[in-house]
Amino acid sequence: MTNVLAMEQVSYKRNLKTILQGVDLTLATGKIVGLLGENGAGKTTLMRLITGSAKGQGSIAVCGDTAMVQHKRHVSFTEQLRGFSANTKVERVVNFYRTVYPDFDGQRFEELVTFLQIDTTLKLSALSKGMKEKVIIALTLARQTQLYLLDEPFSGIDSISRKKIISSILKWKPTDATMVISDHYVSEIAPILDEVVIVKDQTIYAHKLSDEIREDYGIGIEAYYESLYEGGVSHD
Ligand SMILES: Nc1ncnc2c1ncn2[C@@H]1O[C@H](COP(=O)(O)OP(=O)(O)OP(=O)(O)O)[C@@H](O)[C@H]1O
Repeated sequence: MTNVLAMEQVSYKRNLKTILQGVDLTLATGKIVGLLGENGAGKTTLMRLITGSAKGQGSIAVCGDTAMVQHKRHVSFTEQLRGFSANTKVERVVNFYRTVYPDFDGQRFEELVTFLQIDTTLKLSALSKGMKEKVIIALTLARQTQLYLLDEPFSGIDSISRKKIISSILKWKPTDATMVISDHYVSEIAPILDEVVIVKDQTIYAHKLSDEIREDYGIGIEAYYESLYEGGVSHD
């Protein structure tokens, strides 16, 4: 199978307000994709639609599977741990992941714990914002899936750790898997991106290969992204 994701004419409304409409998005296997857009553009909503947490109109196939109930099985998403009480220790959250997700790789998680310097004996309430994000990244990447959705994974993480994680993300991504990363630090993630998807005007406004942007426009991804808001570069 070459496509890990196929969305056709997907739309989503909330309280009669259109959040996304006419979304067509196909992602091939083995890619790192940057999901960019302003605050409130709909990036998180798009990810929630893919995992099946949000229910919209249209068709979404993940690994060829259109049954929404199966999507969480194929997709590893940076869940925000809201379902756990503040008193829960990280190690208990890990046990929960082990139980719920048969694809959770305990050894890989231990490697990530060492890499990210996580103390799993701490309670969630004792974690700083950045440490909590690191736990979420470790839990998400410890699963062995075809599609990873990282929703602003680096918010709250210091710049040194951020650079360290970004530069080694390929090491954690299974070769055939595709990883979608939404982030506002465009310049930092740009070097690892194969493709860029831009959410604007309630839809997928542009979907380009990184090389295409560099070759066709002669500018970097960040400059291209900013130009869409300044009207400097026309898109297809
Ligand atoms: N629980 C909710 N109730 C009502 N509207 C919501 C809710 N969650 C999101 N929205 C609306 O959906 C739209 C898209 O929000 P979403 O969180 O997907 O954007 P985003 O691109 O991820 O933004 P950010 O970069 O700020 O995280 C926004 O207009 C937002 O106000």
